[in-house]
Amino acid sequence: MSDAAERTYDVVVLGAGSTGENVADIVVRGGLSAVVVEPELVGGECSYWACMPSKALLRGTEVLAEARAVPGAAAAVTGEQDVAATLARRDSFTSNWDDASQVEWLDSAGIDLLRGTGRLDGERTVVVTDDEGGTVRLTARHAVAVCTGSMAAVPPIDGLADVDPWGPREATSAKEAPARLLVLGGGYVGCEMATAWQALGSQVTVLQRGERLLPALEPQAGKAVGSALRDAGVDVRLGAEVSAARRDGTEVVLTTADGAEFRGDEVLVAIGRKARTSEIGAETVGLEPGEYLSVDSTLRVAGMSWLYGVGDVNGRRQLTHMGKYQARQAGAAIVARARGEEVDTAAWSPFVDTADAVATPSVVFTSPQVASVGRTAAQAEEAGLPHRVVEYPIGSIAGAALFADGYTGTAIAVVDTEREVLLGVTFVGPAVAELLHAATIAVVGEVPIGRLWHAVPAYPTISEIWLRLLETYRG
Ligand SMILES: Cc1cc2nc3c(=O)[nH]c(=O)nc-3n(C[C@H](O)[C@H](O)[C@H](O)COP(=O)(O)OP(=O)(O)OC[C@H]3O[C@@H](n4cnc5c(N)ncnc54)[C@H](O)[C@@H]3O)c2cc1C
Ligand SMILES: NC(=O)c1ccc[n+]([C@@H]2O[C@H](COP(=O)([O-])OP(=O)(O)OC[C@H]3O[C@@H](n4cnc5c(N)ncnc54)[C@H](O)[C@@H]3O)[C@@H](O)[C@H]2O)c1
Repeated sequence: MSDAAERTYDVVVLGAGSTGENVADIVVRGGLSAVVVEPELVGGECSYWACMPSKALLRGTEVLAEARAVPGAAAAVTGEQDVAATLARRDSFTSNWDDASQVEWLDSAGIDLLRGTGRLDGERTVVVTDDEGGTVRLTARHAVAVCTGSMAAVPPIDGLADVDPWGPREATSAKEAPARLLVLGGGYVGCEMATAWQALGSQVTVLQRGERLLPALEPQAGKAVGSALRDAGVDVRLGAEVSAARRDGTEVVLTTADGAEFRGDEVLVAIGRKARTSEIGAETVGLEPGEYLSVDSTLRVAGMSWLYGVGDVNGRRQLTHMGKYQARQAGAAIVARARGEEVDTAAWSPFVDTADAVATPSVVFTSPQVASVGRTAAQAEEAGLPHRVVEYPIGSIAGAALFADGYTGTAIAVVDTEREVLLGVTFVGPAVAELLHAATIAVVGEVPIGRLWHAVPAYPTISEIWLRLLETYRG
């Protein structure tokens, strides 16, 4: 990079994670020019330290459990999981933390890449500083999209920062299983990583502050995952209030408020995320560094015609597919505004993120999996929506019994009793992830229960759970 170089693009994107890549792609397809600025690996958290490596770590355990639950196939499982091969497969999914193929994709998509850290410097301007201190001043004709993501939050627990704790990055990229792993937080990351590392050889202890695991989901989810983790040998502690941390030789020691001590070789801190906005020059445009960006339904920062906050950085839904969805909506809005076209902000228009509020799907890849979309019963209650909850055991469906001996799972539907549409659906059980999209379509499409009745599930599939839920609702 030469000093004080200046370039102008239609759109400047900060961050080449899955969200930033998609914003750039959409606007370039819409005929605009775009540059993405990235100080680390092109592809962001999902590709290297989140979705891909974590799911690669979990997949072998899932397959083994499925085979062991089918007599005949179970006889072929004569050994244990090959940990080295599992870690090697994980490494292949992260391309050994090399972003060459994603850089190639950017190039093929006609998107420019600038390596360095981007900071806003007033309206429509970004200054990029590379590793050698060289700078480039970028001007955006139409929009700057901040897609800088989030980072692991570390709670203000006495001594915790000094014990060199693992964050999700270390937990997904570790080269070997620690003998004893303490996990602070029993949410998405805590539950998935406890499942993975216990199966790969660690003795895991989960310390969760509240009274249940996965507190954002239906209570049946945390209950089932907690009991499966315990069956796998994980020490699950609920209501654990960790007050201090220290190293004792190579050991990490966590102390809870009631004086109990927990010892491990590593501690993973997985208590949620914080906005990655401290280093983006937020103050130069009147925003607070370190805060999530507050955006409207087109993902545009309140009060600014040219600034967008898309993906994890706005704190709405911290999921790869929702960041990419937001990127499609924001990208379409940026293109339309650049052309001087009307941007319809009504719910479900091509420019707004309606699904963020009412139809967000997610899968927790634990054993059992938790696949959910839309509102939980508690959220429907909080929103004051007239609703009824129906629940049905998935294990009693012929397709589930065929899938695995002793299949245990549950399906929960939250039905709007006034409009007779689904507000939310949760499946807990082995291999339920692939059931989710049918539920997402039903929630997004607001398909009336009377019409869903005609969506006949094939026999004998686990999808017959749909028929049972509807029958239970109709009584
Ligand atoms: C362990 C773990 C597992 C997960 N598993 C799943 C899963 O299975 N499914 C799912 O949907 N979600 C999952 N998530 C969530 C998912 O990883 C995030 O929602 C997603 O990666 C967010 O994408 P993003 O592009 O918004 O942000 P990021 O991927 O964080 O990308 C932001 C990019 O911006 C760059 N950047 C930061 N500051 C600057 C700057 N000043 N200038 C320029 N660039 C900058 C960063 O280097 C980074 O590359 C998981 C998260 C974790 C932690
Ligand atoms: N499969 C997936 O889609 C997937 C997987 C991993 C992460 N993610 C995304 O990343 C986000 C972050 O994951 P996460 O697990 O870090 O956050 P989380 O919000 O899912 O869970 C954090 C957990 O930590 C607990 N907690 C908070 N403070 C604590 C403390 N001091 N001591 C003990 N427990 C404490 C909370 O009660 C909560 O259960 C998720 O919300 C999700 O959006 C998605």
